Amino acid sequence: MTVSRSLPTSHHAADLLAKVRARRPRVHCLMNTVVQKFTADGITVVGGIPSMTSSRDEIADFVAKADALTINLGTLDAERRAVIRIAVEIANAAAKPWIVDPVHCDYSRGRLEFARELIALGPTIVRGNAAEMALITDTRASLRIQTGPVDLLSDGQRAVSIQNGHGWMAQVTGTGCLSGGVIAAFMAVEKDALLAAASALAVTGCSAEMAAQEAKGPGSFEPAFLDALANITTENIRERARISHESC
Ligand SMILES: Nc1ncnc2c1ncn2[C@@H]1O[C@H](COP(=O)(O)OP(=O)(O)OP(=O)(O)O)[C@@H](O)[C@H]1O
Ligand SMILES: Cc1ncsc1CCO
Ligand SMILES: [Mg+2]
Repeated sequence: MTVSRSLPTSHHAADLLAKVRARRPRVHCLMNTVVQKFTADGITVVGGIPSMTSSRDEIADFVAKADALTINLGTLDAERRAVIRIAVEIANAAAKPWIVDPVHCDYSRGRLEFARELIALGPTIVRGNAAEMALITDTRASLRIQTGPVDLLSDGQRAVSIQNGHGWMAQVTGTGCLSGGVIAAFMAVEKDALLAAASALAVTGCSAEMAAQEAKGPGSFEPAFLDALANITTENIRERARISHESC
C-alpha cells in the first residue's frame, strides 16, 4: 500500500468502508469498562472483528494478531497501565497502527502524565474531545483529532473538518470511544491516517444523522445508530458527507 497525500472526500469514505467490509480487519481494543460492548458492536457492524481482552498474559498475542489497536484511558489503574505499555511495545515493533483516546485527562494530573507518556511513544492518531485535546499540545502522533459538533483533523500538513453527526451522539455515553474503534478499523485498510480517520468519522456522522431520523431520543438513537452504521450505503455517504479542507 502506498501512502497517498490526497485530501479526503466522500469517495474515500465510501471506498474505505467497502474495504473494511471486504477485508474484515481485526481491531484489538484496550477499552474502558463502561463502553466495551458498544465499541465492540460499532467495530463489528462496520465490518471489523473486535477483541477486547486486557489480560497481561494474553495482550502480546492479541496485539500481534491484530491489524490495528485502540487504547482508551477511560478506566485506568496500575494493571491497565502495565498492559497498555506492553501493547504499545508490540504495536510499535510490528509497525501496526494505533490510536490513543486520552479520556478525562483533564480530570487528573496522573492520567494526563500517562497520556503524554503514551503520546510520546508515537501513536498513529490521538483523538479526544475539546477539553481533553486542549491539554494534548505536544504530540508525536501523526494525526490529531478533536471531535465535537464539528470534528477537526490535522496532520501538520493537511487539515480537515467533518460537519456530520447529531446532538444525540453527545447524549449517548461512548460515541467518542466507539469512534476510536471504528477509526482503528479504517486505519487497518488505509495507511494514510488522515484519509482513514476522516472517512471513519464521516461514516459515523452520516450514520448518526440517518439514525436520528428513526429515533425518538438518545435511548432509541443508540440501537438505530448501530443499524445505520451496518446498513449505510455509498449513496448515503455521497449525499450526506460534509468534509471540508481547512488551512493549516
Ligand atoms: N453536537 C454534536 N453534533 C454532531 N455530532 C456530535 C456532537 N457532539 C458530538 N458529536 C459526535 O459524537 C462523536 C463523539 O464526540 P465527542 O467529542 O462527544 O466525544 P467524547 O466526549 O470523547 O465522547 P465519549 O467520551 O462519551 O465517548 C463524534 O463522532 C462527534 O462528531
Ligand atoms: C463516562 C466514562 N467514564 C470512564 S470511561 C467513560 C465513557 C466515556 O468516555
Ligand atoms: Mg471521550
